Amino acid sequence: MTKVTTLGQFIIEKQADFPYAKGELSRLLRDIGIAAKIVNREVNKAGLVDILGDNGTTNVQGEGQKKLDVYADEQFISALRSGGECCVVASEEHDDCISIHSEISRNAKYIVCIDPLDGSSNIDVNVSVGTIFSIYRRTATEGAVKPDEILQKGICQVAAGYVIYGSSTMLVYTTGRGVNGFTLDPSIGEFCLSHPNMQIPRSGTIYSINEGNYIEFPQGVKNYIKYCQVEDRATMRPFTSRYIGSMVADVHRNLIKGGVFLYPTTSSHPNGKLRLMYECNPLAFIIEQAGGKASDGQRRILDIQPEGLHQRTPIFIGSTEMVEKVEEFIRTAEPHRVSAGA
Ligand SMILES: O=P(O)(O)OC[C@H]1O[C@](O)(COP(=O)(O)O)[C@@H](O)[C@@H]1O
Ligand SMILES: [Mg+2]
Ligand SMILES: [Mg+2]
Repeated sequence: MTKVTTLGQFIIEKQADFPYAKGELSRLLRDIGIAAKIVNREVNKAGLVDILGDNGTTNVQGEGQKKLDVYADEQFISALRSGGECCVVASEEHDDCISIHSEISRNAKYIVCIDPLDGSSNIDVNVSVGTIFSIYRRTATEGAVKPDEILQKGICQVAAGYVIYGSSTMLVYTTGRGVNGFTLDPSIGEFCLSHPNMQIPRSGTIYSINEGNYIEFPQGVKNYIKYCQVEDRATMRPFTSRYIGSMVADVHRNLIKGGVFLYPTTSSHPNGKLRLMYECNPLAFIIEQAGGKASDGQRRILDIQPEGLHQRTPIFIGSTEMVEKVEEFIRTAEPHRVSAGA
């Protein structure tokens, strides 16, 4: 009989790795797991309940909010509020941070940055969507949380993860000691360890980019796409183009099969589209912990000093050899820009 390890059991077991641990981070991860199950329940029956479609509101990014964006946001914030381990939440769906003031969270140490529903354009068409979260520890021990405690570099994350609501629902996370994946078993309502110690292949044959923006891409990226499409059996080219349009799902596929996800600057998004604090940093932490790489074309994503909560960045993430190839094309195509950017 195969041993089933639930997320809760695994978190407790792993707590021993952290001699100073008092269970706060474990409880925080548990709270995120609970909210993920609630959101999963709605996602799974999205067509049957009034949760599809637009919410008729706009978020700080100027994007129309979907009903499920708002629902997921409410569920995660309420789980973090009632759990007592989180003092501040920074969400894609709110202009500013939300301070959690409650009796039980008086000594809360953790800051959570979250993209409650990733892949909003896919919600109404039954394509995989996700949730992305990043966790930091306060740098001060008391008093109100200061902005610099929230705008910490990605390397300071104590944990990060994502949930993917797809053909099955999975929660994948790291605390800086490898990456583990858990699949939700609806019959027992538990996330169970299904993908221990996930490792991304060093190289692959899949590239993921929205080629609809091709003419707006920097020359180096255009050259890389051409490189992927040229026939060369020795390097397994032409590579396969796969783009779901939900960052979580595209990065998850590449984590398992090998590949590279690219979202460069475009003329409509001159700083890139994806957000550093709650999309790029957490996924970069996961991919690096799984043996891969994530950069903005020059700099390691995790080394970027955040200046704003909703700051965007270009991102190239996935199998190390493929990300390095993209960087090489960017370096050689735009030497002038590299010297300026480096
Ligand atoms: O439609 P585009 O420009 O290719 O953008 C798709 C990207 O935008 C996103 O949907 C942005 O995330 P949100 O849905 O959380 O806003 C990513 O998941 C995805 O990779
Ligand atoms: Mg997103
Ligand atoms: Mg989102």
